Amino acid sequence: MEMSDTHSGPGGALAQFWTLSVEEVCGRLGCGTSGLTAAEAASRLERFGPNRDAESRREGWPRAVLRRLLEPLSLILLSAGLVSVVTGDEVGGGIIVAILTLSIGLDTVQEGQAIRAAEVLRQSVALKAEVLRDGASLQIDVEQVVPGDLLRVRAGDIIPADALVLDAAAFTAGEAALTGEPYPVEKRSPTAGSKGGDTASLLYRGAVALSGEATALAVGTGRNTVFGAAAAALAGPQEASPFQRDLHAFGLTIARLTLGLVVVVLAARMIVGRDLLGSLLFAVALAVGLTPELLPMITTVTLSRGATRMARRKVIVKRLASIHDLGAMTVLCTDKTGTLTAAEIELNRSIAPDGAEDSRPVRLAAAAAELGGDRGALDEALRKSLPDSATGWSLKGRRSFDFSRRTGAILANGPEGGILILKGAPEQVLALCARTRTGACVQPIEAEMRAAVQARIRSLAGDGLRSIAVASRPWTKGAVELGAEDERDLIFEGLCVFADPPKATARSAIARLAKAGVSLKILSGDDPAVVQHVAGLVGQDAVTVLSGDEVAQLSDEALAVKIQTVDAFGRLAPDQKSRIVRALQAKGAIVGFLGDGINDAPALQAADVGLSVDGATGVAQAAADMILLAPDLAVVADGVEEGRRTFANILKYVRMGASSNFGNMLSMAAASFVLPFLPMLPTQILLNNLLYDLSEIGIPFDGVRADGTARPQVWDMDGLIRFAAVMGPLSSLFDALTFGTLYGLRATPEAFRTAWFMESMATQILVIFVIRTTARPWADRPGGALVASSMLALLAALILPFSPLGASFGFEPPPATTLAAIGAIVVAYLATAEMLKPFALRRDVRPCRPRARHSGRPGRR
Ligand SMILES: Nc1ncnc2c1ncn2[C@@H]1O[C@H](COP(=O)(O)OP(=O)(O)OP(=O)(O)O)[C@@H](O)[C@H]1O
Ligand SMILES: [Mg+2]
Repeated sequence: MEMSDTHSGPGGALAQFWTLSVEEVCGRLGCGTSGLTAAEAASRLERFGPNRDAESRREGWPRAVLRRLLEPLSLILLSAGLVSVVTGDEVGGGIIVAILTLSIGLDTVQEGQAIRAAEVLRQSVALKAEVLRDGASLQIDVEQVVPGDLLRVRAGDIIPADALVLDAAAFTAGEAALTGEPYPVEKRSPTAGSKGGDTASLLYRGAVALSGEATALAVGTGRNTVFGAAAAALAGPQEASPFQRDLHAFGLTIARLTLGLVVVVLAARMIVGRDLLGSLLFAVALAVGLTPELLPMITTVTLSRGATRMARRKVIVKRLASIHDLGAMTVLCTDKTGTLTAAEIELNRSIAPDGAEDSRPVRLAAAAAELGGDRGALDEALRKSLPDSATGWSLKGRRSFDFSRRTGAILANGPEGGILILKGAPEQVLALCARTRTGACVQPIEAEMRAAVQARIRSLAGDGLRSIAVASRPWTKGAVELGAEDERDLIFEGLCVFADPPKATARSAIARLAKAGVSLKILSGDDPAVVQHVAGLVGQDAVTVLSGDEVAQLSDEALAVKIQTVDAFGRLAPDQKSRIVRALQAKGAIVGFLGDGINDAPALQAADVGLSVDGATGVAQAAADMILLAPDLAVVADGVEEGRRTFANILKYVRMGASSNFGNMLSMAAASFVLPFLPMLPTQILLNNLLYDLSEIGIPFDGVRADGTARPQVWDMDGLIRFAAVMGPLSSLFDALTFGTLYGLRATPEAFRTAWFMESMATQILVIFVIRTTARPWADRPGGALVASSMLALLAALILPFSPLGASFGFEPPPATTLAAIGAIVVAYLATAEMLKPFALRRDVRPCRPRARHSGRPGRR
């Protein structure tokens, strides 16, 4: 790894702190090693700035406006407007500029609000860091950490700042995403008098605390860190979802079509010798009319609105686009503890090797948990069951719990003198035991006893009770780093048995998910027998429970086939959880993963939508796309519905464009070849587009019928093409009818344009009430906001030609007969659209798609 020599930041932060001793670092930072006062921390926050990546994605409104202004179409329009003004057409030019201003303003304000709302929500689940302030341990937002802070980092945390380790116990860090080092890196305090240069005492912001615990002095925060922005794990990524990418591709297709059309129209008009500026303006206006320029805004607003609604149902969305993925999810994989079962694990009993109740196993286990345990539910339960278990004990060494070995050990001095205590999954612990205890007696462990213990564990599991085994060994040597050779020849002390009852709500939530087309798989590290029992209680009749060992035997292909029929897994290692997620994805499933531990982080990363819970480990929260404030499957079922609503509303917008708007613009282009005059003036087309956009503002707030959220939804281009193939020609047919009628009525060019403007507005706007639902329009009432935005826009379009303002747009009120004819055409169009709707809307979304190219989301760790 190369470290830059120029590492020094604003506020005179520390250059190359890794070459300095602790004393020198403290000297330069102007602090001690006992934490800051609140006042000092506040002034440092002022000086060094918040601990976040500086390119905070928040864009101010001037930049948001500028970005839109610099888009090619806006630029052309603006220059066209200016040319008009210069060449004497002040009114036309003014209108163009006004319309441009209005639509950019509308877009900016709406999107800005949406982004802010989502940001506020995201902040509410910001990662926390533990610091010492005014002598007391505090949980603060990671952004508030300043150089000089004394940090406490524990397994499962994301390291909040570059820091120098002062004290460490069995602490390892995962730095793969930063340095590429794939294995856990051990961290310890610098040896006394060392002149630094020792990366073993450096913690990097954004790395993961994998095991143990450390106290460290923060030296660099924000971008002023060794890896700067690479530590983006803390920032919360916001990549596009597959759905958004599809939408973008769709937008591009339209843009290409538009470009082609514009060139053809322009060329044709030039050849027949029409005036250049007028033709250019007409072509550009057509392009504006065709461009789905509201697509990004509608997507963002719809998503943000979805996020707000989900927050009310206690789901905080970190990555907005994941709302779609949740709606598209076909399989939900979940951890067991805390989601299927209540998070409150309780000690049920403590039993000696012979099966008799005996407090010794729990006394040893609780002392181990107190002295060197983790933040997991099991250690928590042990500490609660015997609060003073560690009085009279002192810790000498520890090996923190490790998910691949499923055991953890401590070395301590207790009432009996030096002792090594090891606890963990019974199979693993028993394998390390050579002896067993009966009262004060220790004798070799017999095969029958092993069998009897296994049978006891199985029968307890049948009652839904989970066991861990406890073993020990007298320790006469001094303190050492515990290694595998120390953890042999142990004395089996007995079992601690825990009750972890299933959640009352789990069963109905799973049924609801199943009804919504989402199947559930349980991916647990627990004993398969316990998993099977819990699965049965929540209504998942898991006939077979595949164990981690069995999973390890299968090739990727075989696994992908096998898991189609297996719904529960036990004794999985962390990487097996992610392997199962990927195997499901390989068969086309859109996979969600719900988990809270360090052992769940890889699977959360691999899943299409990662769900974690409030209070989960930092890594799990950082890897997740959504955080559940209530760790409850019912909340996930709500979220799925919300995701599908969001999807359905965006689809309405896309369909709307594909039915009338697009068709109208095409007809206009065609008409311009046939007519001796422009079928609509450029300013009229722009106005048409603006009012159409306004009418759509209500879409994100519209309701969606139950049948619209019943199945998992993914973007389906074929379905959309089918829709356009039915609705597009229909629109063109009625345009031709309008055209013919106006021609037949010998309308003046002005009246012709006005009438066509009105017809075009009415069909474009009103068709939403036909296509927004598969039901009859009157059977499925539209949302108030949509009715309001549509009606206001329509009203404006119908009144304007008759108002004093109409003349400046080149409108001329058409005679009553023309109006009546136009009205009849609009009604006929809507009725026909309603009749053809069942063909157009048939299977617009597919339940599943094969994903050969899926490779997770880019840029995520
Ligand atoms: N702190 C601990 N001390 C001793 N044993 C532990 C500890 N934590 C976990 N284990 C053992 O390791 C196994 C797997 O751990 P854990 O239950 O946390 O995995 P998991 O996949 O998160 O399971 P779950 O699905 O129940 O959440 C446990 O069943 C238990 O036997
Ligand atoms: Mg767990």
